[in-house]
Amino acid sequence: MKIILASQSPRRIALLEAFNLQFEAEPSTSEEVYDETDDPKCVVMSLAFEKGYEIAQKHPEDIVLSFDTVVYSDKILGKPKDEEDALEMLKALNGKTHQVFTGLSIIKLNENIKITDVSETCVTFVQTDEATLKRYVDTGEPLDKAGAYGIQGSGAVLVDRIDGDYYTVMGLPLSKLNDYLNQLFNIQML
Ligand SMILES: Cc1cn([C@H]2C[C@H](O)[C@@H](COP(=O)(O)OP(=O)(O)OP(=O)(O)O)O2)c(=O)[nH]c1=O
Repeated sequence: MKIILASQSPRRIALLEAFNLQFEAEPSTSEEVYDETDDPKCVVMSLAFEKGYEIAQKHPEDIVLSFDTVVYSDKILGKPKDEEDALEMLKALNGKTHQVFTGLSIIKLNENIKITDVSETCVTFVQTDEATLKRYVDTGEPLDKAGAYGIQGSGAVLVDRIDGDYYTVMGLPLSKLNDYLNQLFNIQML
């Protein structure tokens, strides 16, 4: 029995590598289709499940972990399409509080284990000027991240405070994952 992380995200891989868990990463090819007005909790749970289920069908005896993250501020903000879109997202978040939702899925098909859950963290941005947001977009960091920022990178400068799990914002709720691995398989990350 192996643990498979159904992800191509270098951040998720690096986060899990810090723990006492042997795993392999195998990205899913499932398309992330949703409407920006959909319920964000449902979206991240179903996208996380779809990513994991695709990989689990190929590896029914293994534990497959998968995640999906969106930012929510009146509507769902996924990864920006381009730099202009990134700037629009950052302007919408500027000086306000938004929510970050990360869906988590744990599947082991041969035991009919199919768990999906969601973790939510509120993030409050400082108020800054458009020139600063543009310079941040020019770093390239926002382009592959939901909501067009990375709290773990230079995007940290935009964050005034958070309420909830930091790792949910980064895209992998570590303590929730540890709880499930513990309960379901008696696996401890520490
Ligand atoms: C808000 C925020 C998002 N993100 C990232 C986490 C996710 O990688 C990304 C949201 O995209 P996702 O679609 O959740 O994941 P992904 O496509 O990068 O990887 P996977 O193969 O697992 O599907 O945004 C940060 O790294 N930091 C942050 O502060």
